[in-house]
Amino acid sequence: MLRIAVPNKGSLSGPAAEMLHEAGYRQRKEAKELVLVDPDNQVEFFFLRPRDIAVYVGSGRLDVGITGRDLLLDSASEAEEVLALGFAGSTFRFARPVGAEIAGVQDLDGLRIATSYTGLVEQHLAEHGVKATVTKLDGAVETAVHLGVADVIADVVETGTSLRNAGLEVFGDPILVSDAVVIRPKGAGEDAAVEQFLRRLQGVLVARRYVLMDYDIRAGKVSEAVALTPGLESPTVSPLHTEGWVAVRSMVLRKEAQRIMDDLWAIGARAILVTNIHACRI
Ligand SMILES: Nc1ncnc2c1ncn2[C@@H]1O[C@H](COP(=O)(O)OP(=O)(O)OP(=O)(O)O)[C@@H](O)[C@H]1O
Ligand SMILES: O=P(O)(O)OC[C@H]1O[C@H](OP(=O)(O)OP(=O)(O)O)[C@H](O)[C@@H]1O
Ligand SMILES: [Mg+2]
Repeated sequence: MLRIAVPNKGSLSGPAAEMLHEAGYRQRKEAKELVLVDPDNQVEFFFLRPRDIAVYVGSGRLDVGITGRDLLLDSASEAEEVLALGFAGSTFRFARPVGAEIAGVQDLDGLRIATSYTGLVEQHLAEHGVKATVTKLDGAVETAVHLGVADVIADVVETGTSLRNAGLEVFGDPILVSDAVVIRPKGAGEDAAVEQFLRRLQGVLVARRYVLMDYDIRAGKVSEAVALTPGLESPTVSPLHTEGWVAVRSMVLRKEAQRIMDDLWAIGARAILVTNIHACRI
């Protein structure tokens, strides 16, 4: 049975459960369940703290896990990213008191930095040859500057609201761009059950990004139309009962669907229909 680590709390937990549900897996009914067996799909889910997931998977005790890229790299565990999942996106950045004269990582020599991600920060400082004092805090890191525990912080930034509320602003380049990822033990060999799990999640990613577009067009305009809707591989073109017309079916990016419909209409396509993809294997 495939053993999968899933975040039990925080920003990753809700979207991860939603994605697994869309991929056809059973999900827990209440937040206190720590282990859930899904016999129909031959998988066992372990609900763990997001920060611990890289440790469990890196140790090889669990086959695969969902966590944040920032948490994975912070842990320096023996796990590696195998698929990005496109949710829980954020950046990991330095922040200073508004207006402070600290322009980039090179200005941090001798300063005090508070963070929950000491692994990430120490590695970044070492890469830039900077020596600073890094203090680990569990959360609410923004307050550390106000209370005089640190000169700057390094933290997850999503909307920037927490920084603004604390009178802080980002500086320098982002240390990392993160989102939710699937991880496996480093160097783990081919495994049919893992491949199937990844194919299911990839199916959800495609079903979220793409829609199916159908339309009718005069045969003489097919090349022009197909250039607008090339599909992932090649669109399906079928003859219509009405002489000289064909029906085309193609996958298009959801975010481009409205513009493509306008362009198709302009070259004479009619009966343009867009439908959601419920599930797929590409
Ligand atoms: N607004 C956000 N705040 C914190 N983490 C976020 C945010 N958006 C995405 N993430 C990601 O979620 C992961 C952190 O999850 P974690 O559960 O440790 O913290 P959390 O979501 O802040 O929850 P909590 O603080 O309630 O424990 C990281 O991968 C981080 O990049
Ligand atoms: O840019 P924003 O949209 O404001 O989001 C980022 C903030 O959210 C998280 O804090 P959280 O609320 O999880 O509290 P914590 O620091 O105690 O974990 C994170 O640590 C940042 O502080
Ligand atoms: Mg948090």
